[in-house]
Amino acid sequence: MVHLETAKYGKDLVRVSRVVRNADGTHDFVEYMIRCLLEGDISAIWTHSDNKPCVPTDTVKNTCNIFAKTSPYVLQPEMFALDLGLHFVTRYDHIHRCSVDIVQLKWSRIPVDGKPHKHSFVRNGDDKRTVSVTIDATKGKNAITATCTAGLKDLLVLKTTESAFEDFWVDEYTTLKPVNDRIFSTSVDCTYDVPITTRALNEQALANLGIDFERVFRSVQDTTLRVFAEHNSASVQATLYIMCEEILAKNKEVERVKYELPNKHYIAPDLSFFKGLKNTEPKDAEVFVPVSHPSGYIIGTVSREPKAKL
Ligand SMILES: O=c1[nH]c(=O)c2[nH]c(=O)[nH]c2[nH]1
Repeated sequence: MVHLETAKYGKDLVRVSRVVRNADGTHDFVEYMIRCLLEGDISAIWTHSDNKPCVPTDTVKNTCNIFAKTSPYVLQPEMFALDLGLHFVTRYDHIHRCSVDIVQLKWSRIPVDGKPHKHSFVRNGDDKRTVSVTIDATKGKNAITATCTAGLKDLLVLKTTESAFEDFWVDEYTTLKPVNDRIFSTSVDCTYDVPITTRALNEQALANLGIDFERVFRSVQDTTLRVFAEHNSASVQATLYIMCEEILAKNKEVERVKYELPNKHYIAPDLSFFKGLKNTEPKDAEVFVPVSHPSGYIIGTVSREPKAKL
């Protein structure tokens, strides 16, 4: 005997953008890539060739476009994802869980004479804002809960000093020399959990959520960049931990922070074969070869202490 362990489907890479025309003549613009997956009483689609419970993935895509037109939250990716997910578990009796992942591409207003333009935008970075929500109605349509993990990814940063790596484990396999000054470059991938405490999510509860996702996102972005720039780094691991500590200290809405940080190595080549040029000691190193692979890969998740039970 066999059984179907996982049954989940939907649309991936739904690309949608939205213009909002404001009364003051300014426009807002967002561009999203959406993955929207459904679960529920749908196993017969797999096991019995029965498509009756199958809301087509084409319908899922249409719904993403319709919500981009109609959702009051369209400019706010966390709320938009929650709104879209809530729709699927309430519109269809047999759909009990929906997960929505959004990647927001970066469009910023073009500064003209120092002022942000009303309706012109520039892709000023490969970094993306990310959102993953699940809406869970498995305990009933009057007991809908949600989880929300937000984040940023592909934020490429580099600093040319105030990074060291010394005093590490040395044995017969070691060739690395300790350095008190090196280039530190990484592509930041950060996710953070924002608990949604309501146990009966519906449109009204969503409207009353009162979580300032924008402020939290800006704080995570600013903290990441500021700690990277200002922390005198003993290792990628130590810098990662300080970023998490600061985010948790500044944002009571956040319960857990995770970073995945590749250590993108820049190696100072030996140039002494040419007229004795010095380039290998940290104090002389000015020319570096960026190494595409391998990279270090450092992961850390930091959460708050569990509340003491009274
Ligand atoms: O910041 C670092 N952490 C490491 O664990 C490590 N390992 C290594 O070779 N270089 C580095 N740098």
